[in-house]
Amino acid sequence: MSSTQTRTIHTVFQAASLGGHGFKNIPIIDMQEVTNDDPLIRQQLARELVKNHGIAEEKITEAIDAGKKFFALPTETKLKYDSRNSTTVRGYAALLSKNNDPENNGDFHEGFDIGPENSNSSQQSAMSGENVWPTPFIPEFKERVLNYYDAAVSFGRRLFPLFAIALDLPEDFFEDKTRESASIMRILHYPPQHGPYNDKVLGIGAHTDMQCFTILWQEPGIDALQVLNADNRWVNATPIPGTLVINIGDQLSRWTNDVFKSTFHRASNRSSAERYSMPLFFGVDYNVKLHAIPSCVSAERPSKYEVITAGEHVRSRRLAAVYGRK
Ligand SMILES: O=C(O)CCC(=O)C(=O)O
Ligand SMILES: [Fe+2]
Repeated sequence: MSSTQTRTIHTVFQAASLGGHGFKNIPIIDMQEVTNDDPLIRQQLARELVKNHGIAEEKITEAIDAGKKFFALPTETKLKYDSRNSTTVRGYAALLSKNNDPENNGDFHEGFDIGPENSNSSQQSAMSGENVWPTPFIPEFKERVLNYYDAAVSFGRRLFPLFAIALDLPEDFFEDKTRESASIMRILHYPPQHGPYNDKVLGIGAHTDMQCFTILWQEPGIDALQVLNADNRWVNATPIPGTLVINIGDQLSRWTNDVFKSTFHRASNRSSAERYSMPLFFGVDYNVKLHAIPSCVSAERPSKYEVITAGEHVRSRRLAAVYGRK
């Protein structure tokens, strides 16, 4: 990559993230253009919706269809897989059982959580462990969901070098830190919410995601997701077929000393149709220490966060979200 290209990526990424939520409208990255050598085309980088991401549509559809089948099961069947019975919070989360915005009264969605299938690896930590699978009811669920999980994790590994370049780091800086990526994936179902609306019960209350960045597939045709922009205004992240939404998460904020700032977002399904979405929270390996990256610390920008391992960070946030404790 030429130095002009590097500078371009750097400038655009920084503009997209510096000083808070530094965008007005949601930009689009075309992953085909990322590999294009024309520096002018590269100026289109650092966007928050990505197209040409390379994940086969079929993998997306198969995983989301398996999720739809699961949510259509009777509640008592779904509760056999209650994530509160799993020490690693894998499995089913019932409607209103989570509350992302502490000011609110619960999130009007149900979900199914999956983590890495590497429980026998060297990455044993407080949050590693077995997934739970509803195989007796949906035999194809595990394979389809893991297929998408693996594809989305590979895609995340393609995004990391772009962040590295933007941070003046070697392109492969994140590579040895994502070998056993602790990514968590959810399949979510938002039943329609009809008026009169209660603003204390959104589909998912305003929050930032906890890992490095989130790769989000959302149901086409339903405006539900919103992100907070530089002017503190909620902007619709209207689904565009063939794109995925990328939200910056808290691990990357801590690691970059807020050069990349996590994106506040929320979603409510006020349409008359069922809405499904599938976020994959791309994390680094559990044992990676989130020391502020040197190019992100200066006299004007002193280090803001205590050093913590990625695993401890995720564990405390997830347990707090589920059990209201650290
Ligand atoms: O369903 C969506 O569009 C957003 C989901 C989300 O923000 C989350 O699961 O953290
Ligand atoms: Fe989120």
